[in-house]
Amino acid sequence: MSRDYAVDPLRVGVLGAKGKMGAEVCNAVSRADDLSLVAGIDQGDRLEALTDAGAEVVVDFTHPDVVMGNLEFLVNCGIHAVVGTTGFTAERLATLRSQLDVSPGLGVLIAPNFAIGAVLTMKFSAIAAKYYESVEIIELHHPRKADAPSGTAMRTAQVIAAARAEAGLPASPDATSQEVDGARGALVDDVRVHAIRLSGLIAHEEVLFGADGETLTIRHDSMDRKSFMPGVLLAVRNVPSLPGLTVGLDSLLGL
Ligand SMILES: NC(=O)c1ccc[n+]([C@@H]2O[C@H](COP(=O)([O-])OP(=O)(O)OC[C@H]3O[C@@H](n4cnc5c(N)ncnc54)[C@H](O)[C@@H]3O)[C@@H](O)[C@H]2O)c1
Ligand SMILES: O=C(O)C1=N[C@H](C(=O)O)CCC1
Repeated sequence: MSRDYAVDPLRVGVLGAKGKMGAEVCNAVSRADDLSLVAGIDQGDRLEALTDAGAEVVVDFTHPDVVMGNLEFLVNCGIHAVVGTTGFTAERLATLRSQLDVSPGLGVLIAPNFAIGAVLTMKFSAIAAKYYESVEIIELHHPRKADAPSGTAMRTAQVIAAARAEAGLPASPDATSQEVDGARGALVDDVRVHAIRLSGLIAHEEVLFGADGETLTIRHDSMDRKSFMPGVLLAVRNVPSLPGLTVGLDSLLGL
């Protein structure tokens, strides 16, 4: 018999509950009839508060330095996880996959960005990539952000680079021979990424493509952290039936 979440809501915990994203997630979960916020913990709190509260899914919006330890705890305790925290290198993903290999039925979903427009920006960029000889990414965020480039820009660069490689495109043309350090941004998989940190911003990304006589700009703006909540809730509701590691929201959005 399948569970009726209207009668017996899914028990959700939040890690990083006092942070900008964590607080927003606590509000969103509390407002959803089919979800129950059973624990919200932050730095210095015991992780065991999550198991004590019977959390079935935990959402992590903490810091790249601590997220792997949090996930190890959750996987060992058999708790599904939805992760928005950035910093997931290929090595980290491999570590997580091997931890999940020995935890059948357990799901972890990691998304560099839960906003629908950001997911679509990555998708559209992957489609456009093979048609343009030049591409650069500009990501723009609030000045309290810990990491640069953003997780979203890193992922965008990776999907663009993969599409360019598949199409046999060489590196974007660039005659720069004299440069003040950093003026041309960071190279992520052969794609230049420029990071802006500016008061007044939340989270924004611009992908610029260029070819002879034309450019294409794909831009997404999150003007409020509420923009991430539908994606987070979608992931929370689905992760118990997604065993193993899922990266990105694409499959849940039918992309
Ligand atoms: N995937 C997305 O859609 C998305 C959207 C926004 C932010 N992010 C990412 O989420 C992360 C958090 O962003 P933020 O703006 O909310 O940061 P924030 O600094 O406002 O919040 C982080 C919170 O985590 C807490 N924390 C730190 N270590 C902890 C630990 N060991 N256990 C429990 N809590 C701990 C901090 O005290 C803080 O309250 C960043 O990596 C950011 O890039 C992702
Ligand atoms: O505010 C942040 O920090 C954000 N982090 C994610 C990233 O690094 O891509 C998503 C956007 C907001």
